[in-house]
Amino acid sequence: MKLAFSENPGDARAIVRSDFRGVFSESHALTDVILARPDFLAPVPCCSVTRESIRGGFESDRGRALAQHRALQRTLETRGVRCHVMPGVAEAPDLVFTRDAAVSTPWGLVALKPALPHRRVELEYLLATARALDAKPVLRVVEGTIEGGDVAIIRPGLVVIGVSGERTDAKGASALAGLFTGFGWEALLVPFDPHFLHLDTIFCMVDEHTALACVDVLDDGFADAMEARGVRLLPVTYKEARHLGCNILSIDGRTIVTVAGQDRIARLLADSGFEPVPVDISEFTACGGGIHCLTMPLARLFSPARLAPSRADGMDKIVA
Ligand SMILES: NC(=[NH2+])NCCC[C@H](N)C(=O)O
Repeated sequence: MKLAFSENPGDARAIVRSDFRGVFSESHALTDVILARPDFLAPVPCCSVTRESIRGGFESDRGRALAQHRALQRTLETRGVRCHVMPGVAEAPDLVFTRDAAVSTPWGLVALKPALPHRRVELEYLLATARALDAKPVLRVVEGTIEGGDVAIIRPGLVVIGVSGERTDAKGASALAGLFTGFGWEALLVPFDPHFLHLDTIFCMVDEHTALACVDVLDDGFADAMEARGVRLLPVTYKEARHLGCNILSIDGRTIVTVAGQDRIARLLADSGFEPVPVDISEFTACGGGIHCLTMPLARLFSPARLAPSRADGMDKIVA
């Protein structure tokens, strides 16, 4: 059995830095985010959306990708979010989708275990960036596979992990779930078809009680479980989800960065009391990722309740 922390209960407290707040939900006020410059962005035929783009003759335009990425950065910065931008890496054409290699939790940064080789190499670059920001990874998933696009921290006490069996499998999902349940949280594992790549293409939190959701393709049991926990689902169509319309970033539970061109979704959000801020990211949606995938929240504001020590199967403690 692999433990997250040693048997010594003091350990868990020791690795939680008092000045590092981490991320307790998808929608508390975002203060710090990691982005990766699209210096080497290229369409890799490893997901359905990118394969369709390639079939249609799509090729990345580096100049346009850089300009769109800078505009996304400006959008965040003008709303008070500190953007930590890492340079691109030639061997990692999907590195711009910083969401996937690691996840910030209430207990610090957790290194995930991407399924594909060209995505797994991203991990060390992302962790090096985080370490330089003094956000040292505290745990690493060592069993199965798991990618950050499948992790949704709904609110303190409730996490959802998507399990398509391809990017995130049952072992990887249980390893991460164990971290949360060890602290007394509820962790729901939601199965979905690998066609959709990551859960965040069909389900994304807007605030603690509202999500955009492609209900037609989501597991019925999951939709019911969300409603039962007081999460209202704003319906997104399959076509909208395929163009990454569901894949948004909640800056603070009110201001929501959305994909430009998804006008119905922007209206739906506005009618529900949110402020949509559309950004043109066509170079990235063609490569299978949207706003949520392009952003890796390092810290969001929240006053944590007292943290208790825990352990989790399938994870190793990282000695930074
Ligand atoms: N969190 C996400 N949905 N990330 C999208 C990643 C897209 C990337 N082309 C891949 O297939 O891995």
